[in-house]
Amino acid sequence: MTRVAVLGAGGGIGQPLSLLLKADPLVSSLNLYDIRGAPGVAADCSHIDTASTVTGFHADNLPKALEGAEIIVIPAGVPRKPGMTRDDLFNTNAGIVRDLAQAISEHAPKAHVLIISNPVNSTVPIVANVFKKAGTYDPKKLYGITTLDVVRASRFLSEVVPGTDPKDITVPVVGGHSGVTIVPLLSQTEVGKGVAGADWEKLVNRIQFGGDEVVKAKDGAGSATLSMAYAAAKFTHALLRATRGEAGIVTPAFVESPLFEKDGVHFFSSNIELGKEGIAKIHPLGTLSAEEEKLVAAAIPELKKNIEKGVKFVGA
Ligand SMILES: NC(=O)C1=CN([C@@H]2O[C@H](COP(=O)(O)OP(=O)(O)OC[C@H]3O[C@@H](n4cnc5c(N)ncnc54)[C@H](O)[C@@H]3O)[C@@H](O)[C@H]2O)C=CC1
Ligand SMILES: O=C([O-])CC(=O)C(=O)O
Repeated sequence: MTRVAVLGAGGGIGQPLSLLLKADPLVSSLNLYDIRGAPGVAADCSHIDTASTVTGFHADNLPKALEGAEIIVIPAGVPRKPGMTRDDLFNTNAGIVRDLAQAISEHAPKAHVLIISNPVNSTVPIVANVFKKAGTYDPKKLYGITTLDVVRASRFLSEVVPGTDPKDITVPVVGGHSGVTIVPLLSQTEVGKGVAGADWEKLVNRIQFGGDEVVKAKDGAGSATLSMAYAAAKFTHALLRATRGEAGIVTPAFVESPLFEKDGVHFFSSNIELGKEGIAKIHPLGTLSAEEEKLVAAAIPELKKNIEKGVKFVGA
């Protein structure tokens, strides 16, 4: 049984994520922290009839919220409004994530840390570099959550291939988590490999810019929260199973990776095998179609820029 903490638990993602984690039987205790609203969310979730305990923490109680946490999920930070890119969130969210990472390095240095806060391509390198400076960095336990891209790819692909069910479709989505850095490898799925030409282009574009659909529909009230909470709970559950000793759990995440080091890109999302101590293996991309090769090539310079921005923010 595992102790989990959510930082940003009072927000649009944090609330439904806390609900889903409370419903997860592999969670033993749930610490909910936010600069506002966490005790209320905790009191509410604590009435649900699962065995885990739930505790809410006020803004000034971050150290206590982190104490004993084995998995820490971070959806703290501002979301997009129409017309913004994820990179436009950097100025506000970089500092929030840096400060939370600093506290984790002091109070829960051995925890698995799952980053939802955008821009993920930059916030993950920020956390890595804060941990490096503090001497607590374990690259096997730091994950940028890209599961929503995987969830969308499965759903959107099933919509264009009649008679299929998303539950039977797993698309490896690699690269990063914004626009052209999101690279779905449709050719690696039975259902997706037949999609070609304009249909393929349209589908890839929808997966890459799926976040914008929600931002537009919410019309100033934020970005994806419910589907993101579902995706984060799904990834957390996979990690919970792996840390309990279940073998063969493979899913993409944005992690420190050797795959594109030669291009100066030190973080990349690809399928990873989860194990007891976190990332047990980083899978290579496998065979790509010529079009997918082009998508990866287009992702690399953007990713490099996003990662360097995060590294520079923390400084040497
Ligand atoms: N990785 C992904 O696939 C996705 C990432 N996101 C990102 O997740 C983040 C959160 O989105 P929402 O929940 O919709 O935003 P929200 O504004 O509804 O909630 C954010 C919460 O963070 C809290 N917060 C702010 N500073 C904090 C701090 N220093 N410590 C603790 N809590 C703090 C706020 O009080 C608020 O309750 C955004 O950056 C968004 O872009 C959103 C969807 C998908
Ligand atoms: O689009 C956004 O800003 C939120 C997000 O990351 C997503 O929905 O994939």
